[in-house]
Amino acid sequence: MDENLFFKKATLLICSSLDVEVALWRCFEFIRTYLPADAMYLNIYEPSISGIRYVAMADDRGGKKIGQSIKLPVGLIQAIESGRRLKDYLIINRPDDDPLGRIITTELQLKEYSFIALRLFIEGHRLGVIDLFAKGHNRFSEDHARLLAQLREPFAIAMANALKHQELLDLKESLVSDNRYLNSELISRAGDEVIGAETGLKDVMDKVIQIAHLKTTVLLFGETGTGKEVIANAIHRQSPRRDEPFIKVNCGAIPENLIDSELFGHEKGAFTGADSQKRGRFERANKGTIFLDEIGELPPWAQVRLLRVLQTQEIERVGGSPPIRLDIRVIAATHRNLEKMVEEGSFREDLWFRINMFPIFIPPLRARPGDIPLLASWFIKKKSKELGITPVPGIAPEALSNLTKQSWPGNVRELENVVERALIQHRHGPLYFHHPQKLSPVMENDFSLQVTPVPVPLDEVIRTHIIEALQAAKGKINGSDGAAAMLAIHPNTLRNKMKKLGIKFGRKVKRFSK
Ligand SMILES: Nc1ncnc2c1ncn2[C@@H]1O[C@H](COP(=O)(O)OP(=O)(O)OP(=O)(O)O)[C@@H](O)[C@H]1O
Repeated sequence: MDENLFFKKATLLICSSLDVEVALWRCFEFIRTYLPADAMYLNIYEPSISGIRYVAMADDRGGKKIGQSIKLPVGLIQAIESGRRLKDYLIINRPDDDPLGRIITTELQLKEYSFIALRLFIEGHRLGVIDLFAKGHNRFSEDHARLLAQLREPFAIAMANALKHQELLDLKESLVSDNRYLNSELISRAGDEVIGAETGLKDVMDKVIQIAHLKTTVLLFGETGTGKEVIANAIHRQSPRRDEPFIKVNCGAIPENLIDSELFGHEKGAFTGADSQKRGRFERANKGTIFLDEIGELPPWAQVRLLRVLQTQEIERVGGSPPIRLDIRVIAATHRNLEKMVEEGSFREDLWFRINMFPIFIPPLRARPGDIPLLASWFIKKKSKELGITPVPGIAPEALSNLTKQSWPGNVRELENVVERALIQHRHGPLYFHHPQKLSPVMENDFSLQVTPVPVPLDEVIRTHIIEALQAAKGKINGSDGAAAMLAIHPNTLRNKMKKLGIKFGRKVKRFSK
């Protein structure tokens, strides 16, 4: 027999597939023309279970993946873990006379078989063992074992590659499922329900139904906190893309030097700190919807980049990836008057045309007072659940109708905050809604009677402090004379805090008009 030819042919077969069970089966088919062979198994050492796990097997019916674990005797485990050099192969011709042989043939239900166990190492680490079985006792000789042992290295390399490949596939699968979960989380965070869909937001929802199933770009505009994200989410959920990602980008909250990499991703080493490749939000939104919130906050150079992506439907990661083709539905939102910004030259006209294909105006809460009791009741239920308050507290007489008399400059978000505060302060009810803003005489009259002397909530103190800084800065946020510098925080942090606390203030707001 030509051993070189045997080695060459077997090696080619062993390395012929990245699927471990296929490689194992092809090799088994070849080997059985030279050696007694009725089945071949691959196991890997699993320290976590103090034993081994069979991952694949082959016999004359083909190869298949398996997952059978076997605990090994303590003595053998100690030998493996101490790194003591065990023989490269073992011949077990009468398994019943050998402790290890007995365990293995019993577990695999190959009681009347002989076998050779060939240990595989890769770079000095124990990878696993190939077990070649033949029916009957005393089937294997030293010559058989030496011939099989010639294949140790190709087996080890091929099996290591196949196992790594399998690991990657498993990882990919778990990433896909994580992704699905996170996307569904994103969607539910934005709120699944549109309260007022049949009342104050009826016109809005009619438009949503009209446009949802198309790929048309939608522009949502309206004051801050009116529910633009809720509507963007509703469009996505009613579109054919509902099972694909819904990715939100708050264009005003990304530091300028990170906009490119956040939106379009980067290659490893593209800049200092880019120590791995990263997919940008656009790439993550592929096949789904991207929600570009606060689009008016994008600096001019980023507007140019965005326009190009919208036109070509292609992105390139920072650091030079080949163009990546995307299929994305774009929903943009702004609380600013983009038309006016175009006139003033701070927003590109071509980008404005591109995103203004189907504008939807979200009316402020004061223009739909009928929705206020609906929203308040809904928030009471939702927040009680979140805060673990049971039973859901009742509402003081007149408290709901008093809410409808407020002006709500922070819109639904402000109402949400007021409800949450009321729940924290009066968790057993009845609920009074203490409105911290003294914006109108109506408010002062209504709430001065209901306020119980409790310590001022921290948010309220922060809120007042921010408003004072904004007043001192004449509404300016950025720059050395802006409110952010006065408060010694980043302008984006200030904007986020203003958003969270429902503070509608500043030069932008004065510019907003329907
Ligand atoms: N119609 C609605 N039904 C239920 N919840 C709503 C509705 N409108 C707004 N909300 C809730 O109010 C809060 C603010 O809404 P959202 O974030 O959608 O406003 P926005 O207009 O996108 O704000 P901004 O302009 O500041 O980004 C969210 O918690 C949202 O779930």
